[in-house]
Amino acid sequence: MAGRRIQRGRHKVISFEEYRNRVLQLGSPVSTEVLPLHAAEGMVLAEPVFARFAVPPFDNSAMDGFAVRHDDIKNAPVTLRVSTDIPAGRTDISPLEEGTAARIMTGAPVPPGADTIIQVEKTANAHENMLTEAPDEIHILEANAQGAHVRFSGEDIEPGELAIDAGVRLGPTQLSALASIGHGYVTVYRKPVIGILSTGSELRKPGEDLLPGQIPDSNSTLARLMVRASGGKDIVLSSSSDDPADLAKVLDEAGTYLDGLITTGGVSAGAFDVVKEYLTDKNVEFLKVAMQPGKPQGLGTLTFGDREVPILCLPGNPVSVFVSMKVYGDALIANLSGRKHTSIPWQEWPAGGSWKTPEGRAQFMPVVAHGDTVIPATSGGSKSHLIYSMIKTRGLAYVPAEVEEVTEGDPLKVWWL
Ligand SMILES: Nc1nc2c(c(=O)[nH]1)N[C@H]1C(S)=C(S)[C@@H](COP(=O)(O)OP(=O)(O)OC[C@H]3O[C@@H](n4cnc5c(N)ncnc54)[C@H](O)[C@@H]3O)O[C@H]1N2
Ligand code: MOO
Repeated sequence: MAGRRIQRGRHKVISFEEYRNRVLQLGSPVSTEVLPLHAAEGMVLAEPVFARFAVPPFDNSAMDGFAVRHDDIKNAPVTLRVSTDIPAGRTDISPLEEGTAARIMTGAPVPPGADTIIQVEKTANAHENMLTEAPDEIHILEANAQGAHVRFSGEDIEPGELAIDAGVRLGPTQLSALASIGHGYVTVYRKPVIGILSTGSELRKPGEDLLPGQIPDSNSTLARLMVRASGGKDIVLSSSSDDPADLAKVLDEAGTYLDGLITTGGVSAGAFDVVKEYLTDKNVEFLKVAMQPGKPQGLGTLTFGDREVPILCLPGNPVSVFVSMKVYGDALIANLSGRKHTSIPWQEWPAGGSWKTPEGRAQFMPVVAHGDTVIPATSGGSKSHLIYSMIKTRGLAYVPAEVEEVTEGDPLKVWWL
């Protein structure tokens, strides 16, 4: 959908797509560091990595059994003398003598001349053929096709090939792949340090008792863990009250070390919307995004001395924070951590029910699978204060702004979480 910009009231209204594109322009990658593989989990590769070794590095056996020349066994049953024994890790391998078999273990190098592996189960008296001492001869009961159970050098990757490109986030499979191709260290972007600041005089720390009118601060926990999941290093700044002087003090201190800042609350139209009040004339733009939840948003770059710190200001409602962190917070952290893959992995699923959606705003409906359809995860739909019910959510279904009612069977774009 093309981005649209409508002037309505004091704030610009822009589409979800346009706003996300703006967030994707915010900030640039932080500095890099060289780390041992195990310490780079969840970080983003800063330069392309090429294979030093092939995978597999040498032709080897996929079975415990016997390495043979196919010519010698193609007319099995046949008896062959066992001329050598090759455990995994043996490095002094001579060519296989013609008309003989080499006992070989899984992962051991296939001797030159051999082209086929016969697994031990295909030999007579198999249980006697895998004792400590190799047998003098074996009786092969049945032939295998030429090349059977040989894992060929380079069949997965050849030396010199590009293994993983810069901009890819590293998880267990990528890091073990790098180990397998000969690398012990990687150059990655350090994890960007993201400050999380929940604002509101009504907030109490998790676990604290409440006076009437107070609520537990659940956004700090939500946002910090979503920062971590996106590849940032989370720092929760002490919550600020609704007093701008308080906010100024917290920010000036944090501005000396943060790479990015995410605030929650205080961005809508209220009399005490401190974030908006304090940051409006500090290069932060506040606008309305045509989406629900997550309508009021702010973005910009704060300057602290010679440091520039990109900032996102999310609305305070907890479900709005969840959706905003998924679609915008993650995009900011991708920019700062050098991650290039930012597209949302939408899948098309049919609606399993019917519901009304907010007029003129795209909806992000928390959903669960119901057979091969999706239905709202809770009876409250996408109401942005139902933080407890978010635990039932398995995906977010996107309903475009121009759709005002979803009817059973309508195709929906779903982002499974
Ligand atoms: N007159 C209007 N009022 C509102 C509008 C509007 O357009 N015109 N927009 C509504 C929408 S949509 C949203 S979303 C909220 C956003 O409000 P704020 O960002 O200013 O957030 P707060 O007012 O501070 O809080 C909203 C809500 O969320 C609760 N909250 C806040 N922080 C936390 C936290 N850390 N943990 C848990 N819950 C939190 C807070 O108690 C409020 O209930 O504005 C609407 N109003
Ligand atoms: O857009 Mo608000 O985020 O619905 O609650």
